[in-house]
Amino acid sequence: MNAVLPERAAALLDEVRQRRPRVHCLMNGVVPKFVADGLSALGAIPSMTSSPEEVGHFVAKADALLVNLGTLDARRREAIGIAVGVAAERGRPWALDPAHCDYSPPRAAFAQELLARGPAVLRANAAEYDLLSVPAGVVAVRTGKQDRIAQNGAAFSVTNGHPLAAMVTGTGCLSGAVIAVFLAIEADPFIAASAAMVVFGIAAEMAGETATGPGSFEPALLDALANLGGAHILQFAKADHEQD
Ligand SMILES: Nc1ncnc2c1ncn2[C@@H]1O[C@H](COP(=O)(O)OP(=O)(O)OP(=O)(O)O)[C@@H](O)[C@H]1O
Ligand SMILES: Cc1ncsc1CCO
Ligand SMILES: [Mg+2]
Repeated sequence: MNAVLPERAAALLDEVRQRRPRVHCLMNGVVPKFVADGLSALGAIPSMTSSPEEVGHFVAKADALLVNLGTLDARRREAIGIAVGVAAERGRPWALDPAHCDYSPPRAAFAQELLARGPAVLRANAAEYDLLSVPAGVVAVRTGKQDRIAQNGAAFSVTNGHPLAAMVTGTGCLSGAVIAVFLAIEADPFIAASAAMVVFGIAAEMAGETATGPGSFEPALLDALANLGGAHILQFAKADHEQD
C-alpha cells in the first residue's frame, strides 16, 4: 500500500467540500443528470450546457472541464472545439473521455486529435483505451475491475470498486467527471486522477454494501459520494504503485 496517496486523497476531498470547484461537463445525451448529481453529491458545482454559443462563457468561469464524446454530433464537435480553446487560453485543466470511440473511426480520429490539444487526463474503458495512443505527459486512466493510472512510465493501480458499477450506464462517465473535480484543486494531474479513482472506488464499495442490484446501486452511489469522508479513505484505500 502506498501510504502517501490515501492521505493526499483525504485532504483533497476536504478541499473539494470547502472550495466547491465549478466543473463544466460536455456530457453525452445519455447520462447528464446522473453525472451532474454525482458531482453535486461530492461537493462540486456542475454545469452542463453544450451550446456552441455559450460554452466558452461557461468554461471561462469553470475551474476544470470534462469533454465526453458520447452521442457526438456536429454541434457537440463545434462546442468541444470552442471549450478546449478557452480552457487552453485560461489555463484550465481538462479531462477527455473518448466514449465509444471504439465503435466509430471518425470518433476515434477526433479523440486522437483532442489528445494532441493537451488534456491533463484521458479516462477510458479498456476497449477505448487500447485504440488510442496517448502523448507523453498526458495522464492515462484505464478503468475496469482494476483502475490503472499511468504517466511517463510510472503507474498506479486502484483496486477499490464494486462489480455493480459495471451494470449501471454512466459510472465511467461519472468517474471522468470526478477526475475533473480533482484536477480543479490539485495541480499534479497524476495525483488528481489517482485520488479521484480511490474516492470513486470507495464510494462504489459503500454503495455496494446496501444495493440489491443496479437500480438501487445508482442512488446509493450518490449517497456514498456525499457521505464519504477522509476516514473512509484512510481505512479502505487499495492503491499501489505498479512494479516493473
Ligand atoms: N468488474 C468490475 N469490478 C469493479 N468495478 C468495475 C468493474 N468494471 C468496471 N468497474 C468500474 O465501473 C466504472 C465504469 O468503468 P468502465 O470501464 O465500465 O467504464 P465505461 O465503459 O466508460 O462506462 P460508461 O460508458 O457506462 O460510463 C469505473 O468506476 C470502474 O472502476
Ligand atoms: C450508452 C451510451 N451511448 C452513448 S453515451 C452512453 C453512456 C456512456 O456509455
Ligand atoms: Mg465510457
